[in-house]
Amino acid sequence: MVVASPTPVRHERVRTLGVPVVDLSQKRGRAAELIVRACEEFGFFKVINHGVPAEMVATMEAEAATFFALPTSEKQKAGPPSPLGYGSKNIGFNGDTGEVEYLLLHANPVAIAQRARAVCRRDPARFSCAVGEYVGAARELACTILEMLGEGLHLRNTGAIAGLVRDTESDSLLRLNHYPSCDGGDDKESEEEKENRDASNHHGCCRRKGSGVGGGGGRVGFGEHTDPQVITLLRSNDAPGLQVLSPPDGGGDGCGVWVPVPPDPAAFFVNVGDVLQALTNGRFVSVRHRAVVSSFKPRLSVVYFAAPPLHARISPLSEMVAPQRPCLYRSFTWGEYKKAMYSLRLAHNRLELFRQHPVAEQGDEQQHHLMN
Ligand SMILES: C=C1C[C@]23C[C@@]1(O)CC[C@H]2[C@@]12CC[C@H](O)[C@@](C)(C(=O)O1)[C@H]2[C@@H]3C(=O)O
Ligand SMILES: O=C(O)CCC(=O)C(=O)O
Ligand SMILES: [Fe+2]
Repeated sequence: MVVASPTPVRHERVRTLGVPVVDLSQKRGRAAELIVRACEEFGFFKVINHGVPAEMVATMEAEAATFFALPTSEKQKAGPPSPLGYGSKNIGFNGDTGEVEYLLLHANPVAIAQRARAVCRRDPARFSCAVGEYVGAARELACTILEMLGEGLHLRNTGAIAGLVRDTESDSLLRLNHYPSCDGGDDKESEEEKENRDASNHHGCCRRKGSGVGGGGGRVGFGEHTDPQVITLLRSNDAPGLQVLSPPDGGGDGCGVWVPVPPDPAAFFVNVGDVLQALTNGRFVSVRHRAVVSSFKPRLSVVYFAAPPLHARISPLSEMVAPQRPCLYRSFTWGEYKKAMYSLRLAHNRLELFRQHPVAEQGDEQQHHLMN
């Protein structure tokens, strides 16, 4: 495993944490081991030599850039987000905000073709084609990684997790995010915006080291959260902004440190999602992450969320449960989980609601956030 050094968070003690890098062109068994280790230790890694053609990626990014360059009135024709569609600054239905505009699409080809008519009125077929091809390649890459995970975990059915995502009824999504640059112009922050920013920053744990958003006067683009699905494949242009919360020293209940992830347009960043944490009975961690707007360059990210079908039942895999590792989560369908997630703020640790025996302190803290 290659370990890339992240840019240090200024004014703080910096941990010697690097983003694990997995080269998919190496021997499959070795890559599978590295993926398992990265999912256990960080819930996050980057893949290189992934096989997704650069041209396909460039075409997808060009479509995203063309869309975000449209006049606001045109973009709004693809919204409001319900939750799918175009949105700006408001994230979800529970008051989260950020310096981001986005387009959220269902990954199913029929849904893409329908939405394309509102997104790209000049040439919907071109948009559908670019998104359809990209989604197909992202799904294949997600399934390859999940199959390797199945092998690395020595599951009886090594394809069990990948099967959830490969299913034609899978509820996977594609999200295009555009974070305008933070150019110190006349875009003054209102008191209300400041309050929302502070609320997003302080969610979760105690006031963490680095809970200001990176020491560079950055603003929240997309507040801290975990991704609810199985895994996420994120690709961006070369503007920084993504940060992951590293596990506290020695694990345990301490607070982690926000680690900036240097952008790498040629790579895919992979996150463990809540569903994968549940399937592995907590062996893999659904990583908390966020995006900050701190650069002079607009950030454009294209994010594929690999999800199960709505009716799929999720419970810890039998191989992940043992007398010394009792079952942590009760069984739920993806549809039930989604319903709960849409009723909660972005930063909420929603998987806790599905714990067999909720931890009292964490439950109290969540309650506190719900009330604020
Ligand atoms: C505030 C919210 C936005 C979100 C749904 C939620 O209620 C909580 C989870 C959020 C999230 C985070 C990862 C993805 O960007 C997303 C599409 C998802 O599946 O869960 C968003 C949801 C959203 O923006 O609709
Ligand atoms: O744009 C990014 O870097 C992060 C986006 C993200 O976390 C999300 O869309 O869920
Ligand atoms: Fe995310």
